[in-house]
Amino acid sequence: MFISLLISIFMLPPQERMVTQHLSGMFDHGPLDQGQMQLQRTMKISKRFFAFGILTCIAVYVAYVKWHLGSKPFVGATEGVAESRGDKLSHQAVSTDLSVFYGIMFDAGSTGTRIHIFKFAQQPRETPRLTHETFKALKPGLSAYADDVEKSGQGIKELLEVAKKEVPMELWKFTPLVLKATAGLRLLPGEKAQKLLEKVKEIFQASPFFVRDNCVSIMNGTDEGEQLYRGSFCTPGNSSRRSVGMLDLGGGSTQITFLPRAKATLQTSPSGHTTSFQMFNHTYKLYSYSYLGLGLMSARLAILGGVEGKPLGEGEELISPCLPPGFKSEWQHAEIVYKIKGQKAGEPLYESCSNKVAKMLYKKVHRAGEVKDLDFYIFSYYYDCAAEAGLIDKEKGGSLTVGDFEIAAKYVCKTMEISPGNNPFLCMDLTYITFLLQELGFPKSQGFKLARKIDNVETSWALGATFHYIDSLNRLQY
Ligand SMILES: O=c1[nH]cnc2c1ncn2[C@@H]1O[C@H](COP(=O)(O)OP(=O)(O)O)[C@@H](O)[C@H]1O
Ligand SMILES: [Ca+2]
Repeated sequence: MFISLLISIFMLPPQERMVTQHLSGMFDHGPLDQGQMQLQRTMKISKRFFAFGILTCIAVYVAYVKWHLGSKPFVGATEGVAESRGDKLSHQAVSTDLSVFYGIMFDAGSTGTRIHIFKFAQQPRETPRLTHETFKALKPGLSAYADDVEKSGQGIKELLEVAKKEVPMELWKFTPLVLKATAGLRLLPGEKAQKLLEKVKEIFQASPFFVRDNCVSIMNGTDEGEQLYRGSFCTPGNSSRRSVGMLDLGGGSTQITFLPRAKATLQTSPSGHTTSFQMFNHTYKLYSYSYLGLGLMSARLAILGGVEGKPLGEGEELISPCLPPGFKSEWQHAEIVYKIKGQKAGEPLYESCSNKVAKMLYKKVHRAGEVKDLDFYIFSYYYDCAAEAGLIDKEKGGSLTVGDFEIAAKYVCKTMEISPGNNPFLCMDLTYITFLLQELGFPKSQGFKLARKIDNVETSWALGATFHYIDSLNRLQY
């Protein structure tokens, strides 16, 4: 553009070019004749045009140099969007609004669908900072609508309304909208999961936000761990709080992700369970293992003796030593209702329950030796169960050891021998967590940090995934 402006200056008619070259000497003549007056008028126009041309050249040159020599900014989704649409108007709006942009991530989890609306601010040539998050969750999860796809749209639309209120209208069309599904959809037959995703895509495409072809997908488990980890770098004040490991216990799957210190960990880890990502000019090589079917709700079903997606036969019921003796009820999981029952009184609950749990977990988990030497944050149902058992504050979180979970499990199970209490699953859940952590390689003395929010941001893979998505739009542009 700069060059074409220079060319256009030199393409001026010879008379005008000459006028521009001799401008300074032409103002102190006496009275003028007709021809001279005509020439002066022409000169005045050309003078203005020349000044305008010079100013434009300088402005364009400065912009050109800045663009090429300055470090490439992390382009807000907005700029990437404008470029990919070739929309000049959008681009203008973006270049003035580059410092604030939004990203919307739907987490279609097995037990619920959640919207995360992230607001980022970016100083020129700096990495964007997360400045605010709006979060809303709905139950049940998307997978619950596998046989009634039309109904699945209602919740998605409701959550989109939250996004419309939160994101300024002029930024809607620059704000990427993405949904990633986890274990609930992974556990569904492929065709049913696909229909649900298509329905969501249809709704997204009709929304005013920016949607690309890959806006809805099922995330694989290793990715889930990686994005959770990546998110820990993106929270406000991130640099001082880079965690070493993270454990996420969802409803359908559970993840362990950490940054190994020992080379042997990556060398001996099963294939497909290591991943690496780039952040702030550094490559992080992670161990990330996701276990489908070992999320808390799926584990309950397996401990009870049921099979995912398979209803019980007429008159059948699931009897478990992990439920209060004499307890009888119905339990719904993944849209199937199971009849469940506790055993007869007399057996010590914790001992018989732990035998069942140990059998269920037998040889299902890969033990990474190094984990006992690292610091871990633990989330999701680890947090919910600890709070329910009174081990941590429901709002503030806290710190716990594997041994604390075991003591709580023994206590709750013992109490249940006498009275079922408010949550008939608590003995089972705490026993499961106690065993799962040990199967993963943690000794009873291992301490964990439990946090639901860090700096007012939900601890979830959604933040890392949004960052990653926006970054990929940025890469597309360059
Ligand atoms: O954004 C979040 N913030 C805090 N907890 C969350 C968030 N998303 C999910 N959870 C927790 O995850 C658990 C449910 O897992 P989910 O439904 O995501 O299953 P999945 O990960 O196996 O698909 C619950 O304990 C829920 O509180
Ligand atoms: Ca989850």
